[in-house]
Amino acid sequence: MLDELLAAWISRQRWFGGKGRAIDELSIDSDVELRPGLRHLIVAVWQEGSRDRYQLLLGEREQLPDRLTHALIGTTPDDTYLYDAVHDFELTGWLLDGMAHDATRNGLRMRHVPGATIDSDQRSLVLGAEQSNTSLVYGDAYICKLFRRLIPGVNPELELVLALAARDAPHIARPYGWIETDLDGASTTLAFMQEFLSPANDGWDLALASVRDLYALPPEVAAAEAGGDFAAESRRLGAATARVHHELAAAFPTDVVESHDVKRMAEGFRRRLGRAIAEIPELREHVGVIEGAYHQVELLTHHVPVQRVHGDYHLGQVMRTPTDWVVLDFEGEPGQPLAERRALSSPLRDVAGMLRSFDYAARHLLMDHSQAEKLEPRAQEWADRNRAAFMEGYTDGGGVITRGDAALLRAFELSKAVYEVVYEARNRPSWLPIPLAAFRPRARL
Ligand SMILES: Nc1ncnc2c1ncn2[C@@H]1O[C@H](COP(=O)(O)OP(=O)(O)O)[C@@H](O)[C@H]1O
Ligand SMILES: O=P(O)(O)O[C@H]1O[C@H](CO)[C@@H](O[C@H]2O[C@H](CO)[C@@H](O)[C@H](O)[C@H]2O)[C@H](O)[C@H]1O
Repeated sequence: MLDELLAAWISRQRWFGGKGRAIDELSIDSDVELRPGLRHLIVAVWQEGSRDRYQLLLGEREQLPDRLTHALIGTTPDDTYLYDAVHDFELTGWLLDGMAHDATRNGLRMRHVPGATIDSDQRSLVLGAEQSNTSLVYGDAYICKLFRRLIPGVNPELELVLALAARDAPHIARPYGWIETDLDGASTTLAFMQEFLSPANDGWDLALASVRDLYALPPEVAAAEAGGDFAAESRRLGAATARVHHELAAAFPTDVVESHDVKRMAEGFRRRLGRAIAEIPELREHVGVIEGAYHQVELLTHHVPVQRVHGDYHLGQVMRTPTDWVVLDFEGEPGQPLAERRALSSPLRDVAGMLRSFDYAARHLLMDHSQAEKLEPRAQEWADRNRAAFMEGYTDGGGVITRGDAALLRAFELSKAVYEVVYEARNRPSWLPIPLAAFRPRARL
């Protein structure tokens, strides 16, 4: 009964990674009471023979106040309301208190970062823009991300941000606490709480405002003269990115892929392409362009430095505060195996992710635009200008990109676009034209 209710509800959640495929079975792996009226569940969702696990906070009430009706999951035969407890500030305060006091409850360990003081009086709200996870904003002090899909092991975001904070690295949001449990014998991160940046603006929103401004101007006004020009910010973001890469390289082991092993990088790109084509056969028509770029990687004759990287770097992962850019969400690409997300990689992978994001921002507003064809050159102009500024900022900030890196950068970009095609097909099919545009043959940096 509960399993059926949860299966119907979970399939509609923005953070559910298995959208587009029927749920064959949902089983409850763990169900513990955290306090009266608040249960923590780990459920296993079976789809086409594969299993994913998710965590839920289940609230129980005899009466459901109006403010919680949108969070209703269902009712039990004895008329108890079951609802998504992340929306109930009367319950979520308990998590804050648990972290402040390093509490352990039924296998859930709540911890605070040594030296950080947590004010447990803050009231939570669920962040509007729910993405792959659910974030609770406590007052204007903290943001606590609840990792919805669970993968046994320490989440790279906790691992990287704690290490960067221990070095007093700039461009990160201060960590406050986390919640963990054991899953398959491994200590597994359930939630991570950081400083809530305020005032601050999302890089994606700022970039879109700039693109919108450009589209509204007569064609004779060049992007460089537009009031909303974003290039100075892109340059600053490039420099911040280089600094974060520098700090990551200092905090974690680094390595080099010797020239005779660079072929293996191309194999990695191809494996990813193969998996994507199996899911999205339309990608087949772009294989020529993609393969051409991957082949160039096989011809490389220099070694490639590798280190820990962000892994899913885009404009929605960076925020502009009054002083500088801050990088968020170091957990890598949601849905990829943990080992892959923790693997050392070339920092060009992050550079490529952000370059793709400039294309996304430029093209997003064209999707339903009546003047789309006319504005296409404007989109290209904006993307080219900001991509170049970001690259300049990156190298000025100490990031290393040589002429010989062009082939690898292009391969990383196309590989990211392949990932994005799968992501959009699963989550936002109307956005598919954006990553697909990346496969049009053209000269790039
Ligand atoms: N420390 C923070 N301060 C303020 N806002 C934040 C902070 N962290 C995340 N956000 C907001 O939450 C959004 C989603 O955060 P993110 O970490 O990217 O979550 P997800 O993994 O679900 O994508 C960001 O785009 C930003 O608007
Ligand atoms: O932020 P998440 O960790 O949830 O990342 C996933 O979702 C992103 C979208 O929200 C997706 O990013 C793609 O869309 C962005 C605009 O919404 C754009 O800035 C990115 O360049 C583009 O890749 C990301 O790929 C996915 O992993």
